[in-house]
Formats: sequence, structure tokens, C-alpha cells
Amino acid sequence: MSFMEIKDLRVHYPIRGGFFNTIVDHVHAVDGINMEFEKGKTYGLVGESGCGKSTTGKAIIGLEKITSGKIIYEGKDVTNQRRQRNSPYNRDIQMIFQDAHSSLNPRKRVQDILAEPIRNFLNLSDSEEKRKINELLAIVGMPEDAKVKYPHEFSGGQKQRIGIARAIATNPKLIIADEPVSALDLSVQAQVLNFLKDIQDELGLSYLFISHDLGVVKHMCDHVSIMYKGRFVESGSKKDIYQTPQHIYTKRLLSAIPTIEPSSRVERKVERITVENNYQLDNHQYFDANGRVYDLQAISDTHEVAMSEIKEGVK
Ligand SMILES: Nc1ncnc2c1ncn2[C@@H]1O[C@H](COP(=O)(O)OP(=O)(O)OP(=O)(O)O)[C@@H](O)[C@H]1O
Repeated sequence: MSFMEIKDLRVHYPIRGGFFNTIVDHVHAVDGINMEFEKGKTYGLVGESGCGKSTTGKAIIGLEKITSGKIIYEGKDVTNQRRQRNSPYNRDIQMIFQDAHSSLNPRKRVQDILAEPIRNFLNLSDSEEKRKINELLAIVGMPEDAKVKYPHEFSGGQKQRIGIARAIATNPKLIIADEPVSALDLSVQAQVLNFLKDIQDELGLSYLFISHDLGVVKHMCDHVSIMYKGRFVESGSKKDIYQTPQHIYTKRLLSAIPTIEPSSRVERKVERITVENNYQLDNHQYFDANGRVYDLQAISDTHEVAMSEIKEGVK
């Protein structure tokens, strides 16, 4: 049973120009997407830079204006309530950002950063608030004395943990995680991802996990939507998307995931020999002796994808 539905969501940004700075066109950043969220599940949103992932997340939480479409939360249309301070929707849907540093107020101590959502949404006494702050720090694995420090006194991974503590302060149902680990070192990435999974089980959270990295999404998500130019080209369970992708764009994205599996490394080497026997057209394409053009990203990976990318070419 889903607790939230996104229906035909569109966010179009006006492009202004001309002498009078009038609207001359629109960027269709999000162009008619549908989603459903169930408790305790993680939903991946994947696609290349500029395809509309962040705009989707921001529109859902209310940081971006929606051009059309609806958000139904627990059976109610909340599309126009998203920006209302202190609404149940604002309490239950939280967000964590790629850049934990700039999302934390540098002038506030950790205890004040964490107290803000608590004061906005939970009616606690001073002593209960202090207890809640200690509890949040313990959940995210930070020592109690962290609360008297400022954000700049922490490492990137620790700052992201503080961002997560702030997001879970209101006991949310859904956390929108926009590239939450892409600014972190690889070893810290794994720690934060595993930690997000642990608290998901403990707190019964759902995530909308936004990333350009299909490897990370595979590790985290139950359901995946592939976004291209504001639309979903394909959506399905993790198994569907990774084992039997249908859309050529999904196949291309999958073929670009680096692999450390020895058998795949041999396959790549064979492909590279094939590439060397062809002629390079530019940085992105090769053509073979018959004048057929291959996409570089595709040809450097599995043969199956390379074949499906063949186009009529110019020799
Ligand atoms: N405020 C804005 N005004 C006009 N266009 C915008 C605005 N914000 C985003 N866009 C455009 O909307 C499109 C989608 O942007 P968005 O940031 O959602 O992409 P993304 O998939 O999250 O990319 P990235 O992974 O690089 O963050 C892009 O073409 C972007 O240039």
C-alpha cells in the first residue's frame, strides 16, 4: 500500500529574453512523471546531469514550484500545502543534500541545528529536547560532545551524519536523499550508505534516492526509475532494471558502470581491441570499415549494447 503518490508532475522553468525580458520559451525540467512510495522501501532516481532529478526532489518537498500535477499524501491532495510551514507534510517529508557543508548553518552549533526542526514540529519541554538531541546524535554515531561544536569542526562524512540527524529529528516517513554521498571519499561513501540502510530498518523510513551512479543505486534501491530529459524512460524493480533493461538508454547507462569482476575485465579487453581496429570519428564515436558508427560508451562495454547502437554513418 503506497502512502504517497506523485501524479503527472511537471516543472517548467521560463526562459526570458528580448528587449522586454518576456518569456520566450520554457525548460521542461520535469515533464510528466508518476511515482508511488511504500513504507520502508527505497526508490532510485537515476539519469545524467541535467535530466531533472534534483528538480523532482525539490518539487516534491516544496522547494520548487510545480507547473502542474498532483502530490497525494495519505489520501489527501497536498500539492498546495507543501510550502506551508509546520504542516504534517513538511514534518513527514525531509531532505538530505549532496553538499552537507553548505546545508548546515556555519554560525550555529550542532545542538541548535538539531533543535530547529524539533521546535518547529515537536512540542517538547527543554529537558525532552536535550534528550532528543542526545538520542539523535547517538543514532547517527556521533559523540555527545559534538553538540557544542560548529559544522566546520567535522569531516565531510560527519557533516553528512549531522544532516541525516536533522532530517530524522521529526520522525519522517520519507527522506529525499539528493546525491547524499557523491561529495564524499569512496570509503566514507560506503559507511554513510550502510548507515542509511541501518536507520531505514530501525525507523521504517522510505527513501527517494537521487543519484547519477547506478552502482550506488543498485546497492541501495528496491525500485528504480531512469530519467531522461524530464521523463522516465523506464521504471521497475531493481531486478527488472539491472537484469532485463528494456530501453536502450538504460542499457547504455548500465554499460557504463565500472566493474571489478575479473570475467568482465577480459570482455572489456576484447572490446578494446575491436575499437582499436576501427577509426575514431571524434571523442564519442567510432566507425568501422563498413562505415557504421558506434557509440564510444557502448562499444567499450558489452557487445550486445554496441550492436544495438549501430547507426548509419558517414565514411
Ligand atoms: N532555476 C532554474 N531555472 C531555469 N532552469 C533550471 C533551473 N534549475 C534547473 N534548471 C534546468 O532544469 C534542468 C534539470 O535540472 P536538474 O538540476 O533538476 O538536473 P539534475 O538531473 O539534478 O542534474 P545534476 O545531476 O547535474 O544535478 C536542467 O536543464 C537545468 O539547467
